[in-house]
Amino acid sequence: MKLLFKNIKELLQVRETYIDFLSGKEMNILPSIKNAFLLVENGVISDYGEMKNCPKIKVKTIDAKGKIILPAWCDSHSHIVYAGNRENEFVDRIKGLTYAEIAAKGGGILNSAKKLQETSETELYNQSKKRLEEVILLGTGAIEIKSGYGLTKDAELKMLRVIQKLKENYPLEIKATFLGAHAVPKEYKNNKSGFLQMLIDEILPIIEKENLADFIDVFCEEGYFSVEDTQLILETGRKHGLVGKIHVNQFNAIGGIQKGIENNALSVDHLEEMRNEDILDLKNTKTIPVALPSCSYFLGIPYTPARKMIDNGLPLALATDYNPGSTPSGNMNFVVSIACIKMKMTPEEAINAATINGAYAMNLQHKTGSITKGKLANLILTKEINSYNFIPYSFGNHCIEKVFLKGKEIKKI
Ligand SMILES: N=CN[C@@H](CCC(=O)O)C(=O)O
Ligand SMILES: [Zn+2]
Repeated sequence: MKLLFKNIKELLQVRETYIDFLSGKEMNILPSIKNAFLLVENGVISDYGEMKNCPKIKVKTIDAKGKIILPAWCDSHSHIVYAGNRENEFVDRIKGLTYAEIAAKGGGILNSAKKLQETSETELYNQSKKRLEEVILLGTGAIEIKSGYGLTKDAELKMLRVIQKLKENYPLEIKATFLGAHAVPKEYKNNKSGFLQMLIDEILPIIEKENLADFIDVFCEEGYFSVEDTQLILETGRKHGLVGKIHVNQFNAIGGIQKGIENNALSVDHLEEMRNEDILDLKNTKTIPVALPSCSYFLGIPYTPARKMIDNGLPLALATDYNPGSTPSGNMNFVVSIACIKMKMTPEEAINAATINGAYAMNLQHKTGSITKGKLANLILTKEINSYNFIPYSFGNHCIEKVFLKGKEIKKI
């Protein structure tokens, strides 16, 4: 099966060779070809170039005159498998309660966990697939999904099985993360170490046996899990074949970033509170920082200091954090916009952060995230627009005309 796009106004994020991620000044370079063609064969990018070199073949052809093509978004941090919503807490916050105060009175993650425990696997799948379908149509072609709203053996495994089923049934790339250490449930209120031991003894062996996760995550934060707990989780996860990721520096900087680096974590995520040493220690490591600006927007907390981080030579990925508490939105177009508007990233930096760097944060950089021969044809075809600057400029909206995953157009699912 071949598909040819011709007369593309601009083909973005063209990388001839496979790269891991972009850092510092490199992030401001977004290679492109104007007046281009792109050929897809069997779901994979097989050729591209200037229109003057467009192959003269009789295959299904799409005329992309006036339109831009870029790789589909790579959302490396989401919690889209959840039950119910928390709009009541949203109203409580409007009335003045903080995220921490809501959590302290039984809301927050524990509230979502209670709902999820009471929801059947089928119902959880049905609720979650709607959100997945919604983000695919918003241009997401690869996504990481976390557990962490179960907090019991059965409910955590239920979440991971739902993620596995989504993986089987949808054409985008999905990576699963075990986030058992997301919050301490009531039953273990005064026995956090007992809870951690339960995750380790009862859940991790099953995850390994049934191949239910790729990564392991922990919420390293005051009132949640300490730096020592983080060490235990990352180290034990590794023994079960899981690569580390951390929720860290969201409200307090307590040294979790350094723990992540020491344990070769693939990514450190949130980073709203960054000390100078956190930035310096991340330099020249393989651990990519991930910013979640929709979360800052929704909670009214500081934005990750992207400018300072990139100016200091760091890489940065952007992701949604789609979840019922801090970010009820999975719109990567909005993420790219507010990264530019609020974090002063250039459109080039933001697009790089939401494609190739996002792919790296899921270990998918050799499969997706750029226009490279041999990579999946996961593509966004925009409406007619003047330049790619319009993508972040048109905030709260999006300029997507069509989404293609593995070379197939996604019609309303
Ligand atoms: N910060 C920790 N976990 C989620 C939010 C959890 C919730 O409030 O339900 C996050 O990444 O923002
Ligand atoms: Zn999160």
